[in-house]
Amino acid sequence: MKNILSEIVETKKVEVAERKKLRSIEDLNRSPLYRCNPFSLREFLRMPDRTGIIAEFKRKSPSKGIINDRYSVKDITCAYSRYGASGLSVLTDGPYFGGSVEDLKEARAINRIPILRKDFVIDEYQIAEAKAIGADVILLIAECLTKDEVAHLSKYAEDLGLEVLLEVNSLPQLEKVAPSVHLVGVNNRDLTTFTVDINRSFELAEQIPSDKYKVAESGINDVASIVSLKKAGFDGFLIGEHFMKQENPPASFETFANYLKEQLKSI
Ligand SMILES: O=C(O)c1ccccc1NCC(=O)[C@H](O)[C@H](O)COP(=O)(O)O
Repeated sequence: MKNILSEIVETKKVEVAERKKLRSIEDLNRSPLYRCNPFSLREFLRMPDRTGIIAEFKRKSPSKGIINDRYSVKDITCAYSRYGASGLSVLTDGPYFGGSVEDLKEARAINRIPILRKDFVIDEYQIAEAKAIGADVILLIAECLTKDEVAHLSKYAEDLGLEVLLEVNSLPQLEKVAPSVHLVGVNNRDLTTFTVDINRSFELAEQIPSDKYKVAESGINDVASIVSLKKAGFDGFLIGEHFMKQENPPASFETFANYLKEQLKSI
């Protein structure tokens, strides 16, 4: 692991240690949202009136810098929900993505579709925190966890009623898929060079265990790609930058989603 990911993980270790000092797991367990029944991303991905898009609220990124710092969580996520996103992805990492747990709490308060806590999960604490702030799904990144860690953290999340999306970007990483992983995401972005190649999804599609939902992640920017990915067996499409970088992300998402729904009717 010699890339931006290793730097992010080192920063994350410090951050998690600090957060643990501020609020104990026992206190997180007492949060009102902790007792709510999570929405199932798997169910929403297969709803015929939705698009399969997991639409991401992404202010900035290591590869692009500032993408959009003009729009509020509310304006963007409400439009994503209203026009047919199957789920929302909200970045809660501050230093590298400009997100926060407050962003996710704000999205939770006003949306009734599944929300993925998009962060770099390395510790049970972050999973308890995800539940306490109203997330329904957590992300585990195969590149920064061992097989045993994936098995342990995914089981911990499943026991809390959360779904688990495991992100891979190569064939060997698929060996880390555990029973408590519900969805497998293929990241099309190479985190060393930041180049994006959607073919990575097509190459790995067939190798993903058939009982897991398949999600294509990163670099998706047109309806034709989604139709092709759907035909290749993908259920979900994680899209951040394409909508966030537009002058008017809500309007851009509405147009894109309406056209996609038309195209999906003929598959
Ligand atoms: O986006 C980055 O630059 C990045 C850098 C380092 C680690 C992760 C990174 N992205 C996280 C993601 O997985 C994407 O935000 C997500 O797949 C959406 O991708 P996109 O549609 O290309 O914004």
